[in-house]
Amino acid sequence: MVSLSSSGSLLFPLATKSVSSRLSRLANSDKKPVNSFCYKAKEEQRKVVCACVAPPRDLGTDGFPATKFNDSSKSENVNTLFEPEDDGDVLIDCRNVYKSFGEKHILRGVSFKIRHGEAVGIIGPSGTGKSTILKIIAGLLAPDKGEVYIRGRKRAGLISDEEISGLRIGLVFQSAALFDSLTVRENVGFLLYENSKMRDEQISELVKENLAAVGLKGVEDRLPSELSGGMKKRVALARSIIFDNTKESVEPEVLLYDEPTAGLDPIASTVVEDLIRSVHKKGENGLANPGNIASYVVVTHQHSTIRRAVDRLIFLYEGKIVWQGMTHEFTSSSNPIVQQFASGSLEGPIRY
Ligand SMILES: Nc1ncnc2c1ncn2[C@@H]1O[C@H](COP(=O)(O)OP(=O)(O)OP(=O)(O)O)[C@@H](O)[C@H]1O
Repeated sequence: MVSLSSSGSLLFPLATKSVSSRLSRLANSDKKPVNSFCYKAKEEQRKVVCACVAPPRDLGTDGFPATKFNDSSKSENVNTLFEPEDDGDVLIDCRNVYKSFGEKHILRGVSFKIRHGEAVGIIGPSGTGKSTILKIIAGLLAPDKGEVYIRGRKRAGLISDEEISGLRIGLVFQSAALFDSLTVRENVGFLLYENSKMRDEQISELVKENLAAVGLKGVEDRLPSELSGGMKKRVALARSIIFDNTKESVEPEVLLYDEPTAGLDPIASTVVEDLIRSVHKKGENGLANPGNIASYVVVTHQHSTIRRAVDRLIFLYEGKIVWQGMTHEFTSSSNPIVQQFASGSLEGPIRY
């Protein structure tokens, strides 16, 4: 799992260097066994950066005739909407990004922008590179070709190679990826224990607040094994939204969710979808306050998540963006790829 940065760059728990004596002390004082897995995971931690991908201005250049994928004049208007001249609110801008694994060409010229305030979904058949894009945005992978701009600043490498300030980026993995041997409090407050100057009591209080914001109370001393799947996802969400509130200025944060509702029952999915909305700045969190997340991107296969949690959709197919539009336009699209995907039909251009 990933989370926040207290310094403008991203910190991914599975990748940081130091093991804070503070957290070790906490874990030990908790009289709960801290197993070798936990220490190993923490030792492997290091800083990581973010990179991303952006929608081609001309969908016709992706190998498909533009007329085939531009649904109508309505879609063209939507595209115009996506490309306003003023880019002052663009947080992440990925231009013509390519990524291959060996002989497999996964991303083949993907471009899109994430603007301040947006709730964007990335959808498409399995294996088209959706998670790969998130990892590139998060800086866990570097693109082979193409450029990624974070708040207008071009980034050259991974988060471990350079500091990007001005934007925090968090990635919430499909599996909550909590540290098994740490309590919920230690998991949620992990990076603050590791990297901030906050006192333990301050962190503890903040953890409590952030857990309440995702609708969890009284679970601070539990271990992940004592939580349901939905609760684990909520704890992971709390860990991704917590930040050092003693600092004078806090950068906006973009959260990236990789299949946040996979494996959840319909009601648990609804809870998580509403939480994703609620931690957004425009939403209202569990404490009836606006959330802290400026924008977010969700990779999902779930129709309910598409409907409830995002406003704009980007459709990836064979490593390219073949359609984009507002969520309500998805089911009425005349694009044959979108139509087939939306209906789940075996007939159509998508081959399995
Ligand atoms: N580190 C890697 N090394 C080699 N191949 C990889 C690596 N990461 C991803 N791939 C391959 O890249 C392709 C795209 O993977 P990715 O996880 O991005 O797809 P996806 O669209 O998210 O799929 P799904 O919807 O099934 O989760 C897959 O064929 C996958 O096996």
